[in-house]
Amino acid sequence: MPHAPITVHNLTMAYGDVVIQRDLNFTVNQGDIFIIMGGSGCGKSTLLRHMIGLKRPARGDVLFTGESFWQADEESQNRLMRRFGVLFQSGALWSSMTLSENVALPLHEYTDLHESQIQEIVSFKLALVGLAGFGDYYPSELSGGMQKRAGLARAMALDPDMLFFDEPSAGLDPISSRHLDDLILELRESLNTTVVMVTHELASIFAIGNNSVFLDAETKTMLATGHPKTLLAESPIPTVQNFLHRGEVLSTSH
Ligand SMILES: Nc1ncnc2c1ncn2[C@@H]1O[C@H](COP(=O)(O)OP(=O)(O)OP(=O)(O)O)[C@@H](O)[C@H]1O
Repeated sequence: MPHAPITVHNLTMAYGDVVIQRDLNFTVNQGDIFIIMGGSGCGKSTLLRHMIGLKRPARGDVLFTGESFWQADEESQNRLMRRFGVLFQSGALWSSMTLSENVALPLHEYTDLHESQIQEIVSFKLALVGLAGFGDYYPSELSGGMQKRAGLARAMALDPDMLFFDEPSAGLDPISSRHLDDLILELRESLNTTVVMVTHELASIFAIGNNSVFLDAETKTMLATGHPKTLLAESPIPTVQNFLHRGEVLSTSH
C-alpha cells in the first residue's frame, strides 16, 4: 500500500517542560480536507506548526509519504517544505506590495524562472482564486475575503502538494467565509491537493472537512479522528459531542 501523504506518529508537543498534547497518531490521506479541531487553547496551531516543520516535537515524528521529517537532514527538510503551501491566520500579505508582487515573491525566492514566466504563473494563480485583473491592487484596497484569497494564491505559487491553513476564515463575515470554504473545496477538486486546516468554525468543519483529529485540552491528547459527520453520528465521547453540537467544549472554556 502506498504511504499516506502525512502520518503523525506518537507525537508529543511541549513548550519547555509544559506538555501541550501527547501521543498523537493519525493519518492524512491524499485529497483529504483534514480538520484539526478542539476547544480554545488545546494546541491546534501548535500541531500545525509541528506538521510544517516550524516546531520540533518533544517526542515522535511527522512523516511525509513515509519519509521522516524530524530525522531528516536540513537539505531533505527544505526539500519537503517546498511541497507545503501555508496560509496563516493573518493572511500575512506585504502591504507595500501589489497582489502580483506578493504572489511572485516565493517564485522569485525559490525558482530560477524568467520574469515573463513568473508573471504568467502569477496571473494564473490569481485567476484560480477569482482575482483575475486585481494584480495591481494593494492589499488595503481589497476586502478581507479577497485578501485571504490572495494569500491562498501566494500559498499555491509553487504548486504545493499540501496546503496548510490556520483559521483561514478568521475575521471574515459568514458569507465571505462560505466563499472561502467553497474555494478551498474547488481547489481540492481541481488540483487534488491535500489540505490540512485548523478551524473551530462548525459550518466549515461540516461543509468541507472529510477527515479530522479532535484535540482535548483537559486530557492533553486526541480523543477522536475521522470524518466529522461520522464523529457527530457515532462518537460516544461527550466532549466530542459537545464540541460538534455547539462549537465549544465546556470543560476547557477559559
Ligand atoms: N510560543 C509559546 N510558548 C509557550 N506556550 C505557548 C506558545 N504558543 C502557544 N502556547 C500555549 O500552548 C497552548 C496551545 O496553544 P495553541 O495556540 O496551539 O492552541 P489553539 O488550540 O490553536 O488555540 P486557539 O483556538 O485559541 O487559537 C496554549 O496554552 C498556549 O498558551
